[in-house]
Amino acid sequence: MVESRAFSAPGKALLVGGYLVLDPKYKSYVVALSARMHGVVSKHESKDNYTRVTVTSSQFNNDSWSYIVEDDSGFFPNSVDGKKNAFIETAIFNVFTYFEPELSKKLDIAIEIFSDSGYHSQAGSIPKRNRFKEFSYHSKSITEIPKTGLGSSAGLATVVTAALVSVFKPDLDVNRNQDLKLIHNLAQVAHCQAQGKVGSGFDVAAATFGSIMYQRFDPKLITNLPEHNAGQIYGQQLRSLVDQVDWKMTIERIRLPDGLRLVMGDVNSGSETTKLVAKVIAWYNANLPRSLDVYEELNCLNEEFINTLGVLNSVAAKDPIRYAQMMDAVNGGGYKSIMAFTELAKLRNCINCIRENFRLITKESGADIEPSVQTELLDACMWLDGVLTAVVPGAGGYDAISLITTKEADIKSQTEGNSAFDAVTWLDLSQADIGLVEENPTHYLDLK
Ligand SMILES: Nc1ncnc2c1ncn2[C@@H]1O[C@H](COP(=O)(O)OP(=O)(O)OP(=O)(O)O)[C@@H](O)[C@H]1O
Ligand SMILES: C[C@@](O)(CCOP(=O)(O)O)CC(=O)O
Repeated sequence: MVESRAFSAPGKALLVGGYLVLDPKYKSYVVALSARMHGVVSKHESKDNYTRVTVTSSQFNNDSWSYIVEDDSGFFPNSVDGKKNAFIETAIFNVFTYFEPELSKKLDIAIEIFSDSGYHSQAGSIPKRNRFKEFSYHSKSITEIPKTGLGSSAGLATVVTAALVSVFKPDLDVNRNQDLKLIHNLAQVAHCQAQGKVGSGFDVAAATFGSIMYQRFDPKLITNLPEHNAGQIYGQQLRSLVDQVDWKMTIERIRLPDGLRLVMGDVNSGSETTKLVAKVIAWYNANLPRSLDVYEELNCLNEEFINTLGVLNSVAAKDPIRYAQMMDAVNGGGYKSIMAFTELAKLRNCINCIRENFRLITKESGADIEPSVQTELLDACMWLDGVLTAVVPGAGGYDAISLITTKEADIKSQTEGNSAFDAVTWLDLSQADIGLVEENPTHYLDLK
């Protein structure tokens, strides 16, 4: 009998802390989304004389990556047909190397990937569903379908890691913190290596732990690992890093206050995060100490924003009448009545000043973090009933916008037919604070 298990992990929106979060001293606020990446894993004894891992992504023109993995070649995944996916390869390499499984009995491991529709542009796709799930099917490969920037590669690295860990550690329980930490650490190493070591890791942390206040680990923890071909020493250092080293990162579970929700708009043109990051770092280094002052000011604003959301959470719990009045003000009370509530005024002021600083960095660095078309769009959003704040999430640019709105706000109907919002497709997703979960593998069968 084939044993199957399934796992899913959420996408993310980085609401505050973009760029600063690359430095371990700064905090960020990351909301996990209802759009999830899924992996269904099964293993059987292989009839061949080797162990093979095959990952399929049937939604994307039946994409598939198949690797032979052997201990005598240092667990380095060898593509069967030359087709490669860096995120899958580094996940396989690190999980096998961590467990060093004794492969005298050869295994055939199959992982099926499914991604919820929010991750990619839906143009030309067709839905397939069963009683439990629905996924969009595309006629092109994954690399040819435009992404929306919700962190598909982090979701992929996290579910492939969880799937493989479950093969070598059958008692894996994602409700146990220790097991989540194991998956997080391995996925973080894999994602960082595949991605070219540029990210802060907030996306992998959110894929594993859900909505979080995140402060990163020292990037050297991963970059100081030896080369993959270093033999035994890589495995020893990886195991020490994953199991023993204190990563000194902060992962504090958070959630948006009751009555508020996240609305994401896809802006259809897309930006390359790595290029933006390179320009901002160049600007930062060339403008010290003034750039440090800008970062410190941004950090104060970010922290005030995060703290004020915490305050709103307690107002919602302790003073529901006042909280309901606040939500009414956002829902249509107009500017003055919103600003009459100090907490709401603080949140809005923080976001305005954060945006102002990012416009300054945009102008001086040439990195289009909040280019003027996005400024116009965000400003237009602020006039809609039910909108508390509007930002470009993450690295900013032309990827997306994120609004915090009331639960009642109907953004779609307010913006329909209004040319100011022509570039935006409102994504059918919301915040969903939960991180990696185990799913029922039968829920992915017979999609039609
Ligand atoms: N469903 C999937 N199946 C297989 N591979 C996938 C899938 N989704 C994403 N990937 C891999 O992740 C890559 C995209 O990762 P990338 O980091 O560029 O985007 P992202 O993580 O979605 O967005 P961002 O980094 O802007 O948040 C794809 O080229 C592919 O290699
Ligand atoms: C610019 C940066 O701080 C955020 C990038 O966010 P996103 O991938 O654009 O959602 C980089 C990072 O933290 O990895």
